Amino acid sequence: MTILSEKTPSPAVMGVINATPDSFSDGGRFIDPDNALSQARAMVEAGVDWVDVGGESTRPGAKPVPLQEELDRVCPVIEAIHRELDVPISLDTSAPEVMREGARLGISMINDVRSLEREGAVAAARDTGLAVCIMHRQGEPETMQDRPEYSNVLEEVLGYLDRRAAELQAAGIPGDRLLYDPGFGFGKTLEHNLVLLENLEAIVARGWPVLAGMSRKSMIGGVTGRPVEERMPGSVAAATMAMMKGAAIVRVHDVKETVDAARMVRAAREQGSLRE
Ligand SMILES: Cn1c(SCC(=O)Nc2ccccc2)nc2c(=O)[nH]c(N)nc21
Repeated sequence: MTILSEKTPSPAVMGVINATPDSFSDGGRFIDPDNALSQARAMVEAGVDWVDVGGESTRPGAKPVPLQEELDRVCPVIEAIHRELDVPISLDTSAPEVMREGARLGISMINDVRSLEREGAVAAARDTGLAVCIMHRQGEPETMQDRPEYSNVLEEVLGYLDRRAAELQAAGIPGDRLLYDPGFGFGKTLEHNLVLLENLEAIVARGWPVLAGMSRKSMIGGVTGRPVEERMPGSVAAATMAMMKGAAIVRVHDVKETVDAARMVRAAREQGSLRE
């Protein structure tokens, strides 16, 4: 996995860039790329290792975004960040055309919460030569949180990721381009999410770099009782747990705080390894 080893430390911090219009802005068609660029600049100044740009909200109940609208949202943002900042960009999309355009514009990773299941996505990902994060989810954003059920959530998540990784390698995507992601909050109850967090080492043990995204999600709220705007401490704690358990990347909103946590984890790990 060259992109992970060459350009970014492990564990690395990935900052979420909102290229989906907030409901208060211009009625939802376009994003102000300057706003996204200034978000990204602040994150780079705070020490972020990746930025994750997405044009389609994948929250529970979210409706699909037309292709042209997704392109109109993410392309100007990717262009601006790639031109102005020296930070690897991951593109949060399930659309093959958006993957191809993103690769042309300089992204370094495809972050597809649907694990390349859309028609043409495997070919697009393969042709771009980029790293690909595959993620477990149960159901679709519209309904996935209605009644998530598993006989054994850890085994089922691992089974899905292992099968998908094998399928993608058989389709010509080299294994060293893949990342595993358990998909916190994507068709899971609070209990399911906590089992996956507590047992993250078992996912890390599969050998692929693991990406964990728990920042501000309902699992943090479920444990702490905090509303979404007060979930930074819980999110940093969850990211720190994931990093200590071997996650290679944590996807977060609170970059400055999580960068400090990552630095603590890296420092102790380096010092500890000196003693051996
Ligand atoms: C794009 N994307 C998302 S969006 C959901 C989200 O952040 N909700 C949310 C954000 C803020 C507050 C409450 C919920 N989550 C993941 C993830 O866990 N892994 C990977 N790889 N990509 C991801």
